[in-house]
Amino acid sequence: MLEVKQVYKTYRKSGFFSRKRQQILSDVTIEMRKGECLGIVGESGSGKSTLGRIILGIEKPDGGEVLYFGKKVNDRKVRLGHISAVFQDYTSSFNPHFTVYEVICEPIMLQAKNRREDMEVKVVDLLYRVGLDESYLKKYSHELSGGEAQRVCIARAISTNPDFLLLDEAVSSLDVSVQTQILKLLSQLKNEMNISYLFITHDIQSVTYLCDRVIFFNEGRVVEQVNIENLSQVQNDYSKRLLSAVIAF
Ligand SMILES: Nc1ncnc2c1ncn2[C@@H]1O[C@H](COP(=O)(O)OP(=O)(O)OP(=O)(O)O)[C@@H](O)[C@H]1O
Repeated sequence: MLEVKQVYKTYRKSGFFSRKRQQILSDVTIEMRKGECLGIVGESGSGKSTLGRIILGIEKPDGGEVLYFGKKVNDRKVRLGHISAVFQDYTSSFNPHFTVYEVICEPIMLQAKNRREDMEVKVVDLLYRVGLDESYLKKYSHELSGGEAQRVCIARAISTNPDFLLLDEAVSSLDVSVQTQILKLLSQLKNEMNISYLFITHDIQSVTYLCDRVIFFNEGRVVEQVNIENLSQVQNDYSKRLLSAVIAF
């Protein structure tokens, strides 16, 4: 379904006159099957979000390509309605002047022009799917808790019935108990809607909860990949260090 092929990315080093470039991603190759939940775990600064933005077609790689069902993700038509994302920073993920209703129906409007009454039914259905109800329709982002705001972001992300959802640190800034609720919700939606997840995080615990397979990512490179049931068999020292929070080697 998703193929990341030999992707390279550099950014210009900080400093206004700097011509030097910092290598962020090197030779990243990843394949993902339909229906799979793939975790990408790595330390802060390892390039996970950069890879996420390239997979979403928001940024271009310097080399290599990303294909979705064989077509380049740079083409908006390939992404529209099929690929969605939820990011860590739910407060800036939606316009503070928009109500929850407007936030959720924006992607649907881009895809098809539904009638307003059809739209309201659809948005209420989406709210129920993520554990909220119609009392949220007219609320603004500042009237929501972190967990509620992230539920609204998830409702928006699934509103176009995507086949693929990229979750970039989607639970990381929530309290532990709210994290568990959102992980449960994601797991439930994945089964109900048969969505494939690419779950980017630094938190190995949430990966073990949600993912079928994990890729360990260090300094912009894939260092190891393993099925979730074989986590205790990782070979790489970096992977072992990240796993030490959940497994004693
Ligand atoms: N637009 C940009 N311009 C220049 N440098 C950037 C840009 N975006 C990211 N970087 C740099 O690229 C490196 C990787 O950042 P990235 O956000 O991809 O890592 P990450 O693994 O997702 O980290 P975190 O979990 O902390 O978000 C960092 O050194 C960062 O400063």
